[in-house]
Amino acid sequence: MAHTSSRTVIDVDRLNISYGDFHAVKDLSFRVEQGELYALLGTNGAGKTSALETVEGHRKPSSGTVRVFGTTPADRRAVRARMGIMLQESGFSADLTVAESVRLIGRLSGRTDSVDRVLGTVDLTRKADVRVGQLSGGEKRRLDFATAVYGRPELIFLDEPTTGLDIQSRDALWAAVSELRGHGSTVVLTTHYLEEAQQYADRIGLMHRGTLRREGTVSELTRQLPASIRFSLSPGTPPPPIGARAADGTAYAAETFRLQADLKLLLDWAAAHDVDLRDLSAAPTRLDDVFRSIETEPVPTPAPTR
Ligand SMILES: Nc1ncnc2c1ncn2[C@@H]1O[C@H](COP(=O)(O)OP(=O)(O)OP(=O)(O)O)[C@@H](O)[C@H]1O
Repeated sequence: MAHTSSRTVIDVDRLNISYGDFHAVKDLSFRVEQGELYALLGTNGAGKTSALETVEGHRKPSSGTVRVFGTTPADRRAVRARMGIMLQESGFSADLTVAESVRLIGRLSGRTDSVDRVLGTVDLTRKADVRVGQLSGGEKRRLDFATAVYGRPELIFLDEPTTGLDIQSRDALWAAVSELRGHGSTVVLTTHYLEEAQQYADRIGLMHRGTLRREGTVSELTRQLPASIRFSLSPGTPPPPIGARAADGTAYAAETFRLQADLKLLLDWAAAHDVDLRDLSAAPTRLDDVFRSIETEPVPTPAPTR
């Protein structure tokens, strides 16, 4: 295995996971360092949940190694108290109250905390004595989060944490994540809300069909693709210095790796010729664009290694 630093919390090395004949995760390698927020993103069925279940100690690798805090996550006693897990679907008993659920899961985790404090972070204090079966979908999701962060664990897994949450609840959840990171917690996130990953993740791994296709910071990932400039011109305007005209009209589009320089060229040209650039927009590359680009590329060979 490659050398890991003392700050490495998760080290996944050439992980393979198969279900019968189906190879769901192929030679997956990544590391998460202490204090990072790492987002493992990907298309449906890419293998994120399978990989994370292995890192969480719930599933055995078919081959390859997974180390968490320098040990195997299968050793539940060594790692359980140090990690909090918010699964995609909760397994709470509908008959327990909210406070009882937090207390029970908290006790099982081996950590200590105040139930009131934890419920307060997700605005569930008023629901403390309500049975879980009577909660709304968004409230259940917030209870999932509350139990995962009980006792401020060193490592927190958030699997689609904001699905079904309204905007206030999302903001509250991300504020709570930020507070936890202030205490040094490491966070692993999966989500299909790419703008959340773009905003909160330090590094992102992008999976598609079992393999890790990209890894880096948002800017490392997005600068590999061009940004776009769009505008419209009145009929009869002379041809602009950048951009191709749509076949059917007056709209123009340009793709560029030099957004600022090309925008200046266009604006200077418009000023010099007294041209009105209608509907002008300049959009930087977004994570969505990177996502779309991996869906259309061929499967890489050989599989990525360190
Ligand atoms: N228990 C299982 N038996 C057989 N195939 C499975 C099993 N669990 C997952 N798979 C398959 O493995 C692949 C990866 O599934 P996984 O749930 O890890 O993907 P994912 O990236 O989390 O997807 P999503 O974004 O849709 O939640 C999928 O094709 C899925 O159908």
